[in-house]
Amino acid sequence: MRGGRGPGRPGSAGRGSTGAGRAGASMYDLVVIGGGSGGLNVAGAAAAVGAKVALIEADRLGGECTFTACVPSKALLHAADLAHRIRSADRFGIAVAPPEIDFSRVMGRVRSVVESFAGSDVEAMRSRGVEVRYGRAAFEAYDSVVVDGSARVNGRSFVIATGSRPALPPIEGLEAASPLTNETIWSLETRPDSMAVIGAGAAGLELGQAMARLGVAVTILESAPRILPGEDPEASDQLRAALEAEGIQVFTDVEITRVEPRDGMKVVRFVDRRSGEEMEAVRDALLVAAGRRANVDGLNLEAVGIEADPDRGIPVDEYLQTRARNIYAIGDVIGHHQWTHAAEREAAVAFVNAVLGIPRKIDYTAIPRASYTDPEVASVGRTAGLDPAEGARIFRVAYEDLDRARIEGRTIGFAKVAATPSGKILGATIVGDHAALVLQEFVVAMEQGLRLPQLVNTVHPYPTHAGLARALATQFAATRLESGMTRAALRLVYGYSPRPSP
Ligand SMILES: Cc1cc2nc3c(=O)[nH]c(=O)nc-3n(C[C@H](O)[C@H](O)[C@H](O)COP(=O)(O)OP(=O)(O)OC[C@H]3O[C@@H](n4cnc5c(N)ncnc54)[C@H](O)[C@@H]3O)c2cc1C
Ligand SMILES: NC(=O)c1ccc[n+]([C@@H]2O[C@H](COP(=O)([O-])OP(=O)(O)OC[C@H]3O[C@@H](n4cnc5c(N)ncnc54)[C@H](O)[C@@H]3O)[C@@H](O)[C@H]2O)c1
Repeated sequence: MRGGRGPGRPGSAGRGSTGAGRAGASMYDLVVIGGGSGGLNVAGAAAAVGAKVALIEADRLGGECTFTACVPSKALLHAADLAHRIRSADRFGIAVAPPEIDFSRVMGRVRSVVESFAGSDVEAMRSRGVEVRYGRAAFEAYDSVVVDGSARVNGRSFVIATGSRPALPPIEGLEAASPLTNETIWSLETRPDSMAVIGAGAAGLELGQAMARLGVAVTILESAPRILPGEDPEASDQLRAALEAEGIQVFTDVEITRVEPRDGMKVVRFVDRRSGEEMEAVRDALLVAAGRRANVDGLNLEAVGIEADPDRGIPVDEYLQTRARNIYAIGDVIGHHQWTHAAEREAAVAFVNAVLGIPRKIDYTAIPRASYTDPEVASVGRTAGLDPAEGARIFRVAYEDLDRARIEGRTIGFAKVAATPSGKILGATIVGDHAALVLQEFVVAMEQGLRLPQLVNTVHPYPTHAGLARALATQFAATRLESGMTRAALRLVYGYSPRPSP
């Protein structure tokens, strides 16, 4: 149990609370601020157990993932993938002319996919009895927020799920250049001939590769020494090689010094940190995908003793509780694990703590990551930089040794797993087709405490990419045989003594 800051249970309004509803307004069991991936999930869960829930949303229910991130980016990637496959059809004996990209129609479809999602969350919330209020919420006291400066909403517990927005790094001339971000790129009607992308995280790489496959000359600029700096270095290397093979320019370990206009173009000036050489990328368009800033402004968090800023986000403990015991924060606004599925997990934990009053800690051990580039990069835990004291071994299978990959002629990639001598999975990294789907087997195993010997004893349909998981588990089993543990067990139980290898 944690010390004296247990979760506020329904009915206890928490530290500093007046303990009573304010005149003229009803008291909610839970008030959720922000109706994106995190907020929708916590509000829905609370309403499902009969709590009286208000959800306050400044704009549209659905949040960033629906309108400006996951949904449109995957729709764009799908169109780009199609164009790429058409271009590669000849090697399968299918002769087609190079695809003509009608960029305006591509973007029109992306927007119509997004619109097809709009509204469904409103229905879902209403059908569960969540009271949705539109406006910007700001704290007034520990038990009340004010919406758009006028309407007061009282609650016993609060969950802040206000998300994040694109960060603009402090680069001279960048703001004045009005760069595109994931918020604005979707309204492009005309295809730029060329584009510079600042940032080689998942957002910059996904959007950069999609644009390149739709016919834009793309240059990616990354300040870290490698792309996807948080992933296994081998994943960064293989993805970089694949992007460069498609004609995308990738510069890492650069310092961008200035952005300036020239003859209607955007000039990004940068220094190669290794050589000290000064360079410039002259491009029609500029996209910034350099991380996020938490949406904490305007929430008047000072009124409830919470210190937060857009760079760090809202500090929470392992119960997702802020310094105010009846106020929790989840999703991008807490400044790390910024994925929809992480926000959903956090929503589940905040629900248990804030509404059921049962202390539950958040556990990020088995939260997966995926970049939907081609090759796809998916990972959970770690497969590099492991502590030798853990005695971990790394097992690796190349896609070129996977039957399905060979059959389809798509053999770029590898799968790696890190495991302890007993087969406990510490992490997995997969680069290649269906990486995120195959990774899911390791995620389930880590969540449910399954070890590699249990995966090797599970039938995998042939020939699928799931065979990667089985191949890794089989490698692990072979090392046990080598180490003699299995031989000794066979001898002990069956008196069996394997013949020595020829
Ligand atoms: C280009 C891109 C692609 C991505 N693709 C993926 C992906 O494929 N898979 C994945 O898992 N993740 C992806 N992500 C990350 C994912 O979008 C976020 O992690 C997720 O949307 C965060 O959810 P959230 O609920 O924390 O915030 P949001 O979804 O941003 O919701 C916050 C809500 O709060 C509202 N709000 C803000 N302030 C207030 C206020 N004061 N009062 C009331 N309401 C307020 C906002 O209007 C918004 O609706 C992507 C991100 C980017 C940038
Ligand atoms: N498939 C997915 O799940 C998916 C897709 C896109 C984004 N996201 C999430 O959305 C969030 C935002 O994505 P993102 O890619 O913008 O953030 P990120 O933090 O993952 O990557 C930003 C990159 O920009 C680089 N950078 C920062 N400042 C720079 C500068 N001045 N010059 C050059 N490079 C600079 C960083 O080193 C980093 O590699 C992340 O949490 C990401 O995981 C997820």
